[in-house]
Amino acid sequence: MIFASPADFRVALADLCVPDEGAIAAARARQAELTKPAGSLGRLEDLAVFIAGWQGDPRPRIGRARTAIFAGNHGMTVHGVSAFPASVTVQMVANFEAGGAAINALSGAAGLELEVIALDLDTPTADFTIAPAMTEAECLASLNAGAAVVASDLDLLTVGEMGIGNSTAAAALCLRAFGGTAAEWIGPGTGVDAEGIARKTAVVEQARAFHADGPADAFETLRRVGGREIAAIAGAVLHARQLGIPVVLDGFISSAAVAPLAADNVEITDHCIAGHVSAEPGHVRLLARLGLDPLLELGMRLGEGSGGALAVNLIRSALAAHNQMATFAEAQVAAKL
Ligand SMILES: Cc1cc2ncn([C@H]3O[C@H](COP(=O)(O)O)[C@@H](O)[C@H]3O)c2cc1C
Ligand SMILES: O=C(O)c1cccnc1
Repeated sequence: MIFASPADFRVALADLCVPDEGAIAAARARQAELTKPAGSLGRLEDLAVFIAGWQGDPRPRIGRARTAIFAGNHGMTVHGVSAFPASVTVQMVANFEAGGAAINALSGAAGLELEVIALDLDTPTADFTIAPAMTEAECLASLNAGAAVVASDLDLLTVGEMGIGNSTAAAALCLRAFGGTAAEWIGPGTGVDAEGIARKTAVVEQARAFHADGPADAFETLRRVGGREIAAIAGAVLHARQLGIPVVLDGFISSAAVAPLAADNVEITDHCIAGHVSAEPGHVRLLARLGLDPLLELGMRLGEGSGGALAVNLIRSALAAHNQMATFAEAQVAAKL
């Protein structure tokens, strides 16, 4: 067990490691010597330097990299917040295991190991409009299930989720972490109509009111209005930070898993890359609050870690350029006048 108690989780979140400044400086210096005008590879240069800092290596590599997809069921689906029935969660887990989902194809194409972790799918979380979604023990177990996927020899981790109803949980998390109005964080998810949006908004407003007097720290927010798969992502992101492993986030829901942590310690996203910005409308606002600039904008709104896996192709290309290009001296190319 990585986090023995809620207090253990809180201590870990308060005490975050920083990247290796020496590796960052050396990687920047190498970028300046490669046969291209300075800065001409734009964000590819920044990506290589970022990975260098977290790997503590001026010539970073992505050998072993993993996508972890967490699945959980949500009690508040009784309020009609999704365009699909809750039974789809377990059915999609079977699809992941059979190799038939988008994330199977995209993680394969990106050279990622795929790990699927189904979290007590027979026991949905409690309806968070009338109770905390999870007990302390359930929330802690979920955080630890997430932390457990972070093998210490990973060079990179990407995270994703499957849980019918979880775009409503994500909105509730963002509202509790960052404030604003419920409407600002609500979107169509799997594709609900205007009435569905109204139901989602009412559910999130009720959750806000019900939990208003409860403690507002990251653990309590995850426990009260999150879900098992969402807490697992939070645990994976925090444990990856403890191990200095960079993380690629996916869409609105995986980003929302980090929102309560960022409300307690804004530095939690320093080892994170936003793989893409989802079409779910709250994601733009959420990434701004997390201080993350997404790599891709492709109109995707799937979840499952799909956008994060896709972005790994870009990161691999950034490192290929960083490691394989010749310097001006090596190639005997004249430097800038
Ligand atoms: C077949 C199918 C595959 C999915 N893969 C990810 N999601 C996505 O949709 C869900 C969130 O949307 P909502 O809050 O509207 O239920 C999550 O499970 C998310 O991962 C899927 C949804 C469906 C239907
Ligand atoms: O951006 C996401 O994570 C997302 C959006 C819609 C449905 N499921 C996931």
